[in-house]
Amino acid sequence: MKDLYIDGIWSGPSAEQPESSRTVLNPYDAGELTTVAEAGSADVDLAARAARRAFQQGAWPDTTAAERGELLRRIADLLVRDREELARIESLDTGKTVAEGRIDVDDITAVFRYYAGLAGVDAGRVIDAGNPDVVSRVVYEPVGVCALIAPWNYPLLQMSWKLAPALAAGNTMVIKPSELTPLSTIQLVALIAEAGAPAGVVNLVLGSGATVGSTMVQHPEVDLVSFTGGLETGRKVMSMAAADIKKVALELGGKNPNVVFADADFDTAVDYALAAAFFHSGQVCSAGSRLIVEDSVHDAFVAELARRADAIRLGNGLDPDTECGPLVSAEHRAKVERYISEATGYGARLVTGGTRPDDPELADGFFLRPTVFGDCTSDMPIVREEVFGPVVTVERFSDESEAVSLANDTEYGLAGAVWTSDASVAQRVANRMRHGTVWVNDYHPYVPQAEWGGFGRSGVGRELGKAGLDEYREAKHIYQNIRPQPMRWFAGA
Ligand SMILES: NC(=O)c1ccc[n+]([C@@H]2O[C@H](COP(=O)([O-])OP(=O)(O)OC[C@H]3O[C@@H](n4cnc5c(N)ncnc54)[C@H](O)[C@@H]3O)[C@@H](O)[C@H]2O)c1
Ligand SMILES: C[N+](C)(C)CC=O
Repeated sequence: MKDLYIDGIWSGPSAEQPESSRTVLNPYDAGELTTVAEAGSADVDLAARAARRAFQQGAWPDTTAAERGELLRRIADLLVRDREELARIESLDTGKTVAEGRIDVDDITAVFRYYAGLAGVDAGRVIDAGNPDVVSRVVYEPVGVCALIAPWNYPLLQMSWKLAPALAAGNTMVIKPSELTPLSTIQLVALIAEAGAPAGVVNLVLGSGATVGSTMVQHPEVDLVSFTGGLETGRKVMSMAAADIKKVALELGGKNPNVVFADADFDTAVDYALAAAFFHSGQVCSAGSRLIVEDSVHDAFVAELARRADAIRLGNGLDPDTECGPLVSAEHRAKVERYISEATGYGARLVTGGTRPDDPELADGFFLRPTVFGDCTSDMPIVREEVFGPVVTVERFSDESEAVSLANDTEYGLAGAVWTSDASVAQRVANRMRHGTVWVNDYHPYVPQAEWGGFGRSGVGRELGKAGLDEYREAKHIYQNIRPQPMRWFAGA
């Protein structure tokens, strides 16, 4: 197994643990997909040192921004070429449908092209220092060696949101996908190598967060850590990175309010509430897992949502008729089931779902029926905590101010939506929602040009947009005196 990519060479784990490997499962039927190499701390060390060398020596430090932009464009072209294969791998590995996989590949192709376009556009700025004998300018430089750590729900997409700007800015990196879903990232690294990235610029290690991830975060050669994952892991990452004052960017979880006013178009709002909650079985950081509906339409809305949720076709992500795949693992499904079984004890009413599907064809996979809970209040754990499964809770409100206060009653602040046909209400509510993305009469879109990230405990920093590039750059002020004269501050000298 030569799945690690270090200093431009595909290799197995180091001599320290040469047999180490991990079996990757298909969430659809729990069957073995393949076995991949499992790195250890020694491999992380090799990778980080290779990244440091590539940052300081060889071809990479001398590449121009325009050349890095060209590299990103070549990667985008290869993604287009391999779109179907990548979408299929992503489906096999995560359980998402191939159609969802295609959306991810199209998104990241656009992201690589976007940062290709930004590379070199902004080389800094000239400052008026208030002195005609001074030339003062701010320039941007890469931060250095970056550790990029991604989760299992969008393996290719979340890694690419980091890789593309990190490369555009001239950094080198050690990257690690989730141990549950490494396959598409291995392919992506092969494409990056094919596109001509010099040895040592992108280094891939595979393995557990506890060993490989934490070694990356603490490695002395690493200058910046960009992490996407859960809140608790984010806390650990931030605290480990603090020891060396490494730069940290965190994209964490969400508990995202989807607020529906009575004057919203009923059919469209139900349709989007369904997609907001159950797309990718709810395993989306920005899933609309907290539905907040105005009193007068509440009962009809919940009934129609439940009816449509029951009709969602579960199945194999490779089957074009499948609308929703399984959860990623047995452990993750067990966690979601714990939330479901405890919810009624807190007073939530199970409207539909809550169990595994009856279909014998789905018995081996990690499936769970789309689940709707009514009569929810914002003090319940199932409303406060990120369940990250096909579960939506419904709360009710009677006026605009209550809607806003419920929408903001969360420690997270990643995303949310408001549904209304009144443009003034839409603007007022959107302005007052303390979330990184607010959709009005829509749910889920994200675009490369717009910053993505969270208020509150949803994270630190931003991905995408210009801010997504700035995460990977140091601003440096160069102040040049063009007519140096003795200053005579110390007149006696
Ligand atoms: N904000 C966003 O844009 C965004 C996007 C996708 C997913 N997410 C969040 O990701 C979470 C789901 O992903 P997950 O279950 O893979 O998260 P996770 O925190 O369990 O793991 C994420 C990554 O961190 C690694 N890791 C685990 N422990 C580590 C440690 N001690 N040190 C360093 N690395 C470690 C894992 O191996 C994995 O690669 C959800 O909370 C979801 O909301 C957020
Ligand atoms: C950032 N996003 C929405 C693509 C995936 C979140 O899990």
